[in-house]
Amino acid sequence: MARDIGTDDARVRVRPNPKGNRPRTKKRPEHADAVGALVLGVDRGRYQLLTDDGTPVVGMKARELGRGGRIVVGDRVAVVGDVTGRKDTLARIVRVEPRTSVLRRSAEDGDAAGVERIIVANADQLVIVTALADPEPRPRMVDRCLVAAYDAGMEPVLCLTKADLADPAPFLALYEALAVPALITSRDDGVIHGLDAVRDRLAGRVSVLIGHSGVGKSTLVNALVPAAGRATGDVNAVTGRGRHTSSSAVALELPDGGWVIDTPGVRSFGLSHVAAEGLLRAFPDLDAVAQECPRGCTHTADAPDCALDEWVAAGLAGPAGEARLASFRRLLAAKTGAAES
Ligand SMILES: Nc1nc2c(ncn2[C@@H]2O[C@H](COP(=O)(O)OP(=O)(O)OP(=O)(O)O)[C@@H](O)[C@H]2O)c(=O)[nH]1
Ligand SMILES: [Zn+2]
Repeated sequence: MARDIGTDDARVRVRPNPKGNRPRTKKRPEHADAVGALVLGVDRGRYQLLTDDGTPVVGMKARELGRGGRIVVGDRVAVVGDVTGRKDTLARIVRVEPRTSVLRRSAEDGDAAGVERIIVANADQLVIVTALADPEPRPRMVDRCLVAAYDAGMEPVLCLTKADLADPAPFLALYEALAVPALITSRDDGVIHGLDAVRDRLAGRVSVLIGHSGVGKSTLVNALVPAAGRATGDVNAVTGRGRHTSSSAVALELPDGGWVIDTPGVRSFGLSHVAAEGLLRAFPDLDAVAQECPRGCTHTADAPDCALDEWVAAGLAGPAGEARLASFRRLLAAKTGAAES
């Protein structure tokens, strides 16, 4: 039977294919047959993926990707090979698509000090979960999370839990001048309140949740993603188990669309990779003024002739200008100060 070669022009001839195998196509190195997928989790070189048609698949990095270039949760990748998702099958990741954002941290100490690591890719929002009491909020830690978010090009959001134990107002006042949006939750009779506003804020977005142990992050994730089954601090009386041991990020799909990425292992941010310019970019009003600064200006309170001081002194920043500049400088200082964990 004649092979269909896509033309009926008699001058076009099909080259004989003596081995009878599939003809090579020039497209092959580009993996035209690859399937798109989202990286949901990473564990010892195995990647939990969700293909674009909704199949959960386990994948590994194809050798051709090389040793460099980490693949992280939130990455969009292209996979080939067995993408059926059947037990014991392994697909190969052949490509990582360009990222829209990268959330990074630098190692604080040890041999790797200063080495930066990407934690999550393509997220658009960083939800900083902080209890208003038990444990006490740590403004410095929150400031460091804000710096990481701004540097990553992600929008920060405060999620203040346990409002049944303390008034949110004093803590909120610290972030007013920065105009950081805040969500407030509380518990009453075992029921968590304030979740609707959280759901609205997360709907259709990719949000990274970060917070210290005990702030109620797992409680929140379980309420938002009932199928998640994140272990909470309440130890299960039957199994005796409670606290999760997993320390890597994992993406969980929200019932109404969007993703939350839980980061159980991330307790602090080394920020040595962040430059003042990266932080300034998140404050277009300040950034515009800082163009007038002397070369190499650090924009700190003791920087000589920093244009930001003149701008505030001249009243050009409005009545809240002073507070805004002070808050910005507090973040600048948080960037260089030692991290608390
Ligand atoms: N009073 C009060 N307690 C809360 C609230 N939310 C959570 N808790 C309690 O706070 C404790 C810690 O909650 P978790 O959800 O386990 O906290 P976590 O941040 O996930 O902590 P790790 O599991 O250690 O990472 C639990 O005993 C919760 O029941 C709240 O809104 N109010
Ligand atoms: Zn300056």
